[in-house]
Amino acid sequence: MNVAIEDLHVGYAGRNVVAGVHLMAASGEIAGLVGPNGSGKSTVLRTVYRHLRPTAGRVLLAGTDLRTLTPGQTARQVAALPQERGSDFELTVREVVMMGRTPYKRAFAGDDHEDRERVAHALAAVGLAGHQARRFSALSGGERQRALLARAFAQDPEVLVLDEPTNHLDIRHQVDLLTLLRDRRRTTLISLHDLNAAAALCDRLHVLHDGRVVASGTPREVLTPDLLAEVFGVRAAVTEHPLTGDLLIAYDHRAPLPAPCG
Ligand SMILES: Nc1ncnc2c1ncn2[C@@H]1O[C@H](COP(=O)(O)OP(=O)(O)OP(=O)(O)O)[C@@H](O)[C@H]1O
Repeated sequence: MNVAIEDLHVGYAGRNVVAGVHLMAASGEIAGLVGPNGSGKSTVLRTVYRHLRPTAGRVLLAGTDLRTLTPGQTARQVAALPQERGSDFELTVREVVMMGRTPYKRAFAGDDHEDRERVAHALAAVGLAGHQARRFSALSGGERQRALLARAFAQDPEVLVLDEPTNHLDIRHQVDLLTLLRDRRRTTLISLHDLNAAAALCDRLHVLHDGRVVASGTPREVLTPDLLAEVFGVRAAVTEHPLTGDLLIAYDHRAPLPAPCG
């Protein structure tokens, strides 16, 4: 299922912070949103999982305007790992992950065999099988993150929307997560701050700057030293990873460039 974002305008309290964004994730494609803090990545993603309503423009799922779908229809097609991640669930890990099955249940229906199977698989996939009876609120930041990711997998969506999913994860769990997303490939919109991870994972990248897409293409097309300087304000060499052949950005951590130009 493809996702098309057309001329999207969206904002908060009457102020648009995203203006005229066009981007597309083809069916099965992993599309990355990258850009500096405040560039509008989360805001764009929030319109795809319907946390925010566009002020103009539209989001299409396989050609259907999201606004014509019921919340239940949307939830069977789109699962999100949002940035606003609850920490106050007085539920067990298993109960949180089971919430991912809600869109498939009739009102007041219990968990069936398929629900239990999918939840068990999702917990195992994120390495939390042994933690399912723990209270969600007692988990560490990274464990919570993985539980919420399991909830998104349990939802068995056509489209995954992940807002900085590697936040809080140690490097091994970051690598595990990227591997999982590659292995369980489905149409994915993902925001990432780690541009090397984005280059290793994403088929295409969309660079946001001040609420607009300023570059789109493969990681190699997009992540050039000039773009890194202009958009992110850093000096960097772009080279090749000696083990994987992926694009590798080596930042100059000693000297920032003058403030990036708008
Ligand atoms: N709930 C909100 N209310 C008001 N303004 C907001 C809200 N959320 C974000 N903004 C503003 O909208 C703009 C875009 O923010 P957004 O969170 O989409 O950027 P981002 O690229 O995801 O940033 P980051 O990399 O820091 O997560 C920023 O100026 C931000 O201050």
